[in-house]
Amino acid sequence: MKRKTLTQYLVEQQRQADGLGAEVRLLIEVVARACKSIGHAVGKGALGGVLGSLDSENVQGEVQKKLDVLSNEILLEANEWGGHLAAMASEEMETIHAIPNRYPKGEYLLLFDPLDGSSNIDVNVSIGTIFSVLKAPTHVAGAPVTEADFLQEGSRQVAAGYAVYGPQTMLVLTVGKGVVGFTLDREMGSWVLTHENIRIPEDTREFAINMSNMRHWAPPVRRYIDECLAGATGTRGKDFNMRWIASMVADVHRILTRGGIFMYPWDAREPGKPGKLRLMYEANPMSFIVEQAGGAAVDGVNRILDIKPGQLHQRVGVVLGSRNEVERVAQYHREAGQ
Ligand SMILES: O=P(O)(O)OC[C@H]1O[C@](O)(COP(=O)(O)O)[C@@H](O)[C@@H]1O
Ligand SMILES: [Mg+2]
Ligand SMILES: [Mg+2]
Repeated sequence: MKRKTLTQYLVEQQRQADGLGAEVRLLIEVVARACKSIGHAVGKGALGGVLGSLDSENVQGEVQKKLDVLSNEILLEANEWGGHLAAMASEEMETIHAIPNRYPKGEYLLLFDPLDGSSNIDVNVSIGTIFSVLKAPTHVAGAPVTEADFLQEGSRQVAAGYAVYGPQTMLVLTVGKGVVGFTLDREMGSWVLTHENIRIPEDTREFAINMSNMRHWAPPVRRYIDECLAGATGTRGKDFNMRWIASMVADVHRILTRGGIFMYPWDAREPGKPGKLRLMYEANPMSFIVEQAGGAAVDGVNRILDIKPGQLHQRVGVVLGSRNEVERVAQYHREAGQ
């Protein structure tokens, strides 16, 4: 059976009655090409001199790895000249990156976490790239794009996706009509559609959370995990398994593949921050993908895609995955009045 490539899939989406715009199609192809380059650099590891840290910190005060910066540069360079974007924003840049005047400009905004799971780079564990596409709301030819133009609810994303650099390199994508997955054919250099209509089972027996933070959790999170740990002898009446890769991309990819719940909730280590993960280029794209696959995503109580961002690098609590489990966690928060 001859499988479709990413290009063929996107052209088909464009040809549908309420189809994908040509600009969005082309910019997704550019992002996918950039992910191929990042995947190539990841694969070279120590041979390519890409492991290890730099002396610099990003806007969040995190030490930058060489691959964080390289991946950011690859995405910026690939997307600057294509003519589909008005501006970009990234985990690794303090403010937005407007398309330079020497290039034609488009009507879309691209946000990315160029390299997700940075702590896993040097230990050769799966890492990834996450991206989100928004329409520039006030874009008028020639008018400068501002950071405020990016501050849109996740429900307004026109596309979102991630690449996971693991045993296989994969690209998982939604343009708002379900979720599909492509595997990189490394010999041919093309993204091949291997996972059509990805669906997350509604129930699960597997949870993902960093258990070392247990003493800092809020009571509803503690209650949920305690019940999972009690297993068949507790109120849940079934045993649960646990996984924590510490790359959101890889943890979410597992959930899209076989179900599960992923949690990075608020905790008392930094009580003033709503969570560790970033809303606009981690939680929003992942929530869009998860919802499109039949799952759910909340910050504890509220749907993540309904949150009106106040800042580009805003953080958020994240609970996503199998619908019935996410609903249970939200219920425990509601019962606790949180
Ligand atoms: O080390 P921790 O606290 O468990 O955090 C793991 C989380 O941090 C992250 O790595 C943050 O992403 P970055 O590597 O892009 O900063 C998530 O991918 C992951 O879920
Ligand atoms: Mg990340
Ligand atoms: Mg990152």
